[in-house]
Amino acid sequence: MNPRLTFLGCGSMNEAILGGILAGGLAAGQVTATVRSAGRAEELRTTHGITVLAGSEDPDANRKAVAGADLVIVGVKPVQVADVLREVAADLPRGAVVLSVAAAVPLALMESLLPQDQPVIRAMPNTPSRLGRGVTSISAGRSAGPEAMDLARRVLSATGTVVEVPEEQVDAVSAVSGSGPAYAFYLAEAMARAGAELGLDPDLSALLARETVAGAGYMLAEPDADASSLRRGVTSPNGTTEAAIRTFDELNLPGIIETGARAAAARAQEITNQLTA
Ligand SMILES: NC(=O)C1=CN([C@@H]2O[C@H](COP(=O)(O)OP(=O)(O)OC[C@H]3O[C@@H](n4cnc5c(N)ncnc54)[C@H](O)[C@@H]3O)[C@@H](O)[C@H]2O)C=CC1
Ligand SMILES: O=C(O)[C@@H]1CCC=N1
Repeated sequence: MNPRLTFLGCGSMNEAILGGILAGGLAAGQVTATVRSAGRAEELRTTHGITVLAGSEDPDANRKAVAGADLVIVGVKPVQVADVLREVAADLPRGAVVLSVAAAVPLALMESLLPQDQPVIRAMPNTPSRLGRGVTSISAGRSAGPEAMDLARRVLSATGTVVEVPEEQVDAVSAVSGSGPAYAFYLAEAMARAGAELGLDPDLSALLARETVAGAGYMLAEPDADASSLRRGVTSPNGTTEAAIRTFDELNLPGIIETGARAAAARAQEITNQLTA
């Protein structure tokens, strides 16, 4: 079956998923998306050849877009999810699977706004989905049976790896892989700055840092790759890398990263508390 997909909201995250799915072979004619502005709608039509409705031009854009959908991927900001679901609740085809990628929005909140037996899935993807190198967790809501989960897995497999986790782990997933691409880019930025401080031309240093993080990413993507043994392969005893890693350990860089990830998870919980108060 060639499912009909609707993207409610199509910014950074949903466009990355869309890109992965289209590159995976789903026909653009199967996809409808909604966004706020007419300019963004035109940009998405031109880039991807899909149908896009803009809320600024048609107040019923979301309601029209869900007609006939098999899978509705909700990719608006967490604070907008409830309004969008309320808006489309009466127009959703019975049995259409609603999959939200929003951080911090609980299944129970979404289910409370939709018909009783509407299958709802909470997902936590990341932006490398665009290249088919994403990793996405999915968690089933009370009416999302094996068929709904299979549909989500099948569609999302074009964007990379799909794992299933209990909903209570989603904030942790978000803190590792949802936000994680930003941590890797941050590392590349810091390496580029360090090279410039050591006297390299800043553009050259940025190129070295970018290619290095990307190259290391390719190595990590090989089957059975293990980060620790790959690191040891670069670290000659008594050599230059060892001097750097020892310094990172002395400064407790792993602890700093853990503290950052804890802050990300805590922020998700804070948003959940605000949304459910
Ligand atoms: N950016 C990322 O790397 C990740 C984002 N997420 C989640 O994805 C969701 C979207 O985040 P981004 O893509 O970064 O945000 P964004 O701001 O880039 O995209 C939001 C989109 O929603 C549209 N929109 C706003 N109100 C709308 C409405 N009433 N009806 C239809 N469309 C509407 C906007 O036009 C825009 O296309 C968030 O809930 C976030 O938690 C999850 C994992 C990673
Ligand atoms: O920063 C955020 O809130 C979203 C969720 C995970 C990645 N981006």
